[in-house]
Amino acid sequence: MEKTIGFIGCGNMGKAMVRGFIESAIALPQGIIVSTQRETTRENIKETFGVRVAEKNQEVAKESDILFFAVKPYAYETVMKESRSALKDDALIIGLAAGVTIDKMKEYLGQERKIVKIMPNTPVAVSEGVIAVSFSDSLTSEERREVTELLSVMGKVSVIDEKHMDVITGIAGSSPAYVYMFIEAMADAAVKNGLPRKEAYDISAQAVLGAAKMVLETGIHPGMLKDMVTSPGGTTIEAVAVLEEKGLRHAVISAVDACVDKSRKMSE
Ligand SMILES: NC(=O)C1=CN([C@@H]2O[C@H](COP(=O)(O)OP(=O)(O)OC[C@H]3O[C@@H](n4cnc5c(N)ncnc54)[C@H](OP(=O)(O)O)[C@@H]3O)[C@@H](O)[C@H]2O)C=CC1
Ligand SMILES: O=C(O)[C@@H]1CCC=N1
Repeated sequence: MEKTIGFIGCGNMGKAMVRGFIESAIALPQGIIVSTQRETTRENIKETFGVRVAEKNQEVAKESDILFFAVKPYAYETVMKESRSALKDDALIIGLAAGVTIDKMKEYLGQERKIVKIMPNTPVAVSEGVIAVSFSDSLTSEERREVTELLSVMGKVSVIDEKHMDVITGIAGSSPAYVYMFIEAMADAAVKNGLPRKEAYDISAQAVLGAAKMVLETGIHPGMLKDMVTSPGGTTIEAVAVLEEKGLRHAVISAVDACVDKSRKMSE
């Protein structure tokens, strides 16, 4: 891509996206410019990815055709207000913070700006991310296509009504954390039963990856896929019975619900 991609803020999520862009080769490291709060972070990012870094957010704003704001939600107002005068006229502005709506970003940047709200998750670093996208009215269809194409290199893009963003945060933005906890717990059980740690993580993670692929690629209902693993009088049903007794489904539903609720409160 010829255009310059900027990141104001580049922590866990920003770095995952920079990695996703570079690994997919859609952008060259010299085509990406990043500013962060601390110099040590900038140095680390420059060394890791070979991208350009700038001390001032305005420098990144001035150069970027597509600009990601990847700071924490509470920092959006300050960072957007201090960058707005430096922005290119036609810059595409992409905000990815939980709870920061397009309307809020318009308030911080000005109504006329071309704003896109996304909710990504960290697997964008390995091109297996979920990226939900909502556009402000001011984007042309060509600009919408351009953003969608750019984000597609990092995973599956879904254009959604912004009112669903909080739910997507619950099942995609935040959900890698729940899945890592599940993998970690399975691996701990394997270690308890004598398997070395590395094999425990590798095999647990592959089992989760394979099960997810089965849902996506066969189109078979997850309940049916579960039944296909569960032999009568066999091993799996023993585990399933314990998971039901301990309330796995209820725990997951309540957890996602709490996440969505928090995201909604942050959006108010
Ligand atoms: N982590 C995730 O999985 C996801 C996060 N998000 C959203 O992404 C955003 C970032 O989250 P995350 O990456 O986890 O947070 P991090 O704390 O890891 O990163 C925040 C970044 O912002 C930088 N920063 C802070 N203040 C300023 C400033 N004034 N000017 C420039 N840069 C600044 C920090 O710099 P320094 O490192 O130098 O301190 C850091 O690079 C949040 O809004 C979150 O809601 C969305 C989906 C998933
Ligand atoms: O925990 C958070 O607030 C951010 C948003 C989605 C994932 N991490």
